[in-house]
Amino acid sequence: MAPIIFITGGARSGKSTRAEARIREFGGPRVYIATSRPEDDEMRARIAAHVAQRGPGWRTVEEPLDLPGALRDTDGDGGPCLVDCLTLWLSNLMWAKRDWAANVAALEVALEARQNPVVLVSNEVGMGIVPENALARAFRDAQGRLNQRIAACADEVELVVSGLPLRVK
Ligand SMILES: Nc1nc2c(ncn2[C@@H]2O[C@H](COP(=O)(O)OP(=O)(O)OP(=O)(O)O)[C@@H](O)[C@H]2O)c(=O)[nH]1
Repeated sequence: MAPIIFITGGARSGKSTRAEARIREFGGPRVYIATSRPEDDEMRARIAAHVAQRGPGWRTVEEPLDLPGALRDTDGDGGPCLVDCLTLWLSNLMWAKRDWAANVAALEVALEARQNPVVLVSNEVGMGIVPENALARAFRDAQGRLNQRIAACADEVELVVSGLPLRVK
């Protein structure tokens, strides 16, 4: 069974940098599954910075919705895979009015079947005040549940705080 590493933390906490460091431990060609949709110039600039930081040696797959399918398609000879991030994946599913819980179940199945290591990045979004609107509260709750389920099936879990990883599993 290939290791599953789950990395969570706040916005701009250094999660992506940490995830890239963890995946380099495995060597070989790497796959990057991006769940974000570049919808404006600011996001395109962020993505360009991430691509520059990653450097060569990566195959990038952009998949905003079918993450379980992308994990299956990139397995086999694909090498270790970094998924960045589960928060935008969840947000995409909720905006598309997909059954997010069913998709999380499909993600668990895809992770259990992986032959190659996977590092998954997510966000801790529930540490501030309770959001005023119902959609934001539903998203916060879904994100918490998603994180718990992926942490439960992960071999290792790290919380990144101010650029520093804290091993929590
Ligand atoms: N579509 C696409 N998205 C990408 C690519 N590279 C990175 N991203 C996205 O960039 C996002 C992460 O960028 P940021 O918002 O700057 O990171 P952050 O989570 O706030 O900060 P850190 O905790 O420091 O990682 C992820 O959601 C990725 O999906 C790419 O090549 N294509």
